[in-house]
Amino acid sequence: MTDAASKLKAIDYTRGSLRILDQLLLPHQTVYLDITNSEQAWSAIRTMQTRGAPAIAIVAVLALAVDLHTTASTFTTSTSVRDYINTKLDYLVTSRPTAVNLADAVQKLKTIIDASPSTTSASDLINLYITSAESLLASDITDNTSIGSHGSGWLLSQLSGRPATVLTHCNTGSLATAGYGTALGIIRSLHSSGNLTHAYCTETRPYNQGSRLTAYELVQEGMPATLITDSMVTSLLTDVNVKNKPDAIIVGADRVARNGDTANKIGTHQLAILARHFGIKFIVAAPTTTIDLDTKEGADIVIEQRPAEEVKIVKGLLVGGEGELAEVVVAPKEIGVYNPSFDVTPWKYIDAVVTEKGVVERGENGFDFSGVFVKQ
Ligand SMILES: CSC[C@@H](O)[C@@H](O)C(=O)COP(=O)(O)O
Repeated sequence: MTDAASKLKAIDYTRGSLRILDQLLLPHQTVYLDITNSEQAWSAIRTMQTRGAPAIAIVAVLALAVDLHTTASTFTTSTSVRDYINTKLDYLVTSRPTAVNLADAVQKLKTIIDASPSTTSASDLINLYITSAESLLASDITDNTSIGSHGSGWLLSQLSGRPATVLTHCNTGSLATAGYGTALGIIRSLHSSGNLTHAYCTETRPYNQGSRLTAYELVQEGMPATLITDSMVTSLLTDVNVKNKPDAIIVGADRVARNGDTANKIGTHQLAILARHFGIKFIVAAPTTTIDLDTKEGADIVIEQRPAEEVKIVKGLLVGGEGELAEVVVAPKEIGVYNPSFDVTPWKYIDAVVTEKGVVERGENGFDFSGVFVKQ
């Protein structure tokens, strides 16, 4: 991992201790929360104190690792350890439904525990769980750096080697992963190789992951960047006064179906349509843990509906204010609200899916992930 990538640490883990950066307070306050058990992790994921498909998977499984590390001496039989792990993993997976990374991590850990011999002692089982959860943390970081280099290489080849201006949506950086990021990892890789002309990030209403988190990461790491609202993308792409217009839109993913249909932060689908309309590349960056071969197409993906308050109330620092954050009501309380957290971009609008194993380009009938993805 580069120095730049390590500036922001959303997940701070050492064996027996897990702290997460409370993303609801960013960019105004840097507050870490101790997570010592599955219940705390479930609530931090549901309330989006931690968010982003890879990050929620890692926080969930590490929370149980910390719990088991602390309570190890209370287990007298290996059966009780197995039951405990399965019960807690089944519970953690209910925290948010759309991102498949959480379900994937839970399934991987259950399979490892199930496959261990019945003679395995309680303490060895606990150790097996902890080391397996820790290995998911380590591989997320290396996967992201690979996504960064595959994606930046692919985009530069599409631009015949000239530096790129890109637009991104939501937050897919160090804050959404164990480190480095997926779509933002590609932007980071372009920047560190001197190939980033400019990055644009959308505000990403209603929860402002773009203005609160991506803008924060871009500023922290000194990348040339501009924030726009979600409604300004067409203007940006057509304004004759904008010198460096985006060559590509790069986003992350919460679940990629077998055919390439991609669930990602609400607003992604309209960006993909715009990219096609204006003839620029539309790239999805995601580790193979986000590709769900068991889901045939986008229509099969469950889209999380979030509370109405996330649309009607905006949280931030009052102008000129310091310290406490304020909540401001920005809509009449009687109005109904539609608040899907994600939408599904049809595969036909996506030019490439960048994984840690390489880049998959769209085929005539969708995406074929067989070359990069081996289901375990
Ligand atoms: C590398 S993060 C990829 C996606 O999880 C990201 O784009 C996204 O949609 C996050 O949504 P969020 O609701 O903030 O968890």
